[in-house]
Amino acid sequence: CYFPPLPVIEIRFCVPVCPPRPGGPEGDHGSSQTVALLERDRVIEALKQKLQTKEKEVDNLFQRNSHLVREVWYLTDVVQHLNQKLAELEADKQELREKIRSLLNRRPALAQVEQEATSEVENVYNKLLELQGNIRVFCRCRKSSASSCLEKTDDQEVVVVQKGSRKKFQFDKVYSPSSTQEDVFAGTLPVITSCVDGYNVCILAYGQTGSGKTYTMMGSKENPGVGMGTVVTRLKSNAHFGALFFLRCHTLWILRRASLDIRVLGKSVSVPGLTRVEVRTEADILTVMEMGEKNWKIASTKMNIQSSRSHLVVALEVEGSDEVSGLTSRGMLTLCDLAGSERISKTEAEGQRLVEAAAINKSLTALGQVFSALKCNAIHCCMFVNVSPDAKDAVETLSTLQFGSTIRQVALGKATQNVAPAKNRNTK
Ligand SMILES: Nc1ncnc2c1ncn2[C@@H]1O[C@H](COP(=O)(O)OP(=O)(O)OP(=O)(O)O)[C@@H](O)[C@H]1O
Repeated sequence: CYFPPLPVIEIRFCVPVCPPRPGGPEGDHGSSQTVALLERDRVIEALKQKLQTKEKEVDNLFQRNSHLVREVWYLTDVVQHLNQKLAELEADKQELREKIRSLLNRRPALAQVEQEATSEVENVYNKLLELQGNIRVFCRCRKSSASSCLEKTDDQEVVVVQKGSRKKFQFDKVYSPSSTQEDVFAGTLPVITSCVDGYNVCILAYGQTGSGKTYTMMGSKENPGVGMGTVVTRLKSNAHFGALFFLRCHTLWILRRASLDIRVLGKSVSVPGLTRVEVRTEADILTVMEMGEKNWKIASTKMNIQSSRSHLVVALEVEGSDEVSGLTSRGMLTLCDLAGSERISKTEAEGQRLVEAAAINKSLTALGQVFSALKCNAIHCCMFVNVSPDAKDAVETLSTLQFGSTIRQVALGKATQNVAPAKNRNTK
């Protein structure tokens, strides 16, 4: 307890006493004594009042003192509490510093663990792809308002209903007319992603004219397909590698038995029909695509040919580099928008069209033979068979689905990864 010293108040009483005047009359002496007494009473009264005032002041000071004493107690408590909190915070700070130090020390080890886990997942993932078969065949049905000859029974089965008969086809995935570009991209993503792991990947679209091959592969600006822009953007966002490079982009249009020389970005080509462009940024790729498409339109108009009369091949070389393991991997992503697969009789082709149609059918037959004979060991392949659900297209649809089924029976050899230790990028 803290009691400050009380103020000491000293009160002195001074009462003036008048001595009797020598030789003065008795009456005078009496009245002067009375005056003196009265004066003394007045002084006493004044002093009493002063005393009372001082007593009040003392009371006030006492009250103020006890208030201050309480305040001191309270503030002492607050200071004690704050000191305790400060000590606790200081201890926490030390503990956190220790934790950060130990995490920093363990960081390389954690990165190693993470890298190992990622590699393990990739291995399992690519093994799974191998087990599923390196060729995946997807069926996509175009939208149509006409009466339909197709029934999608489940995610992997489609039935063609024609003249009362029902023919079933199984695929790795069947996309109904209501499937979006996003759904389709999600289906191809596992295959596309393996390109970053150093596998060669090929995506093809096969089907009759107007069945949605270009829509699936390239799409439109609003609804991009499994095309370059989308692939590039999404490959980049899905890349688990420290760095991902797009090395070169090749575009090739094959018309009849010759390949067409399309100049991209004004560069002449060293190999007929093949344009080789160094791609440094994603914007470069889009420019290449846009320029290529523009040049293709000009060339095709001049030569009076339609997109459906030629095969379009776009190949993209990708290099991924893993900063932790120091490995680099190279993969090639090839996108093929094949020429229309319709029969000659259907298109009633004649003259040059007939020659084209014959060449197309020959090349598509060759493609089927290539798939059957292929024992290539460095490729993951994803093929879209695009079909029209229109009843009038039932024969073409049957033929396309039959082609897809045959391709699906083919199992490619085990795909191999193109991985090499990192080298100095500047020397490339
Ligand atoms: N799933 C779909 N959803 C909406 N529209 C589609 C779909 N598939 C195709 N289309 C539309 O149908 C039309 C024909 O499609 P597309 O040009 O892709 O066919 P194609 O098979 O490439 O033809 P061709 O062999 O003549 O080049 C286009 O206008 C396209 O936008």
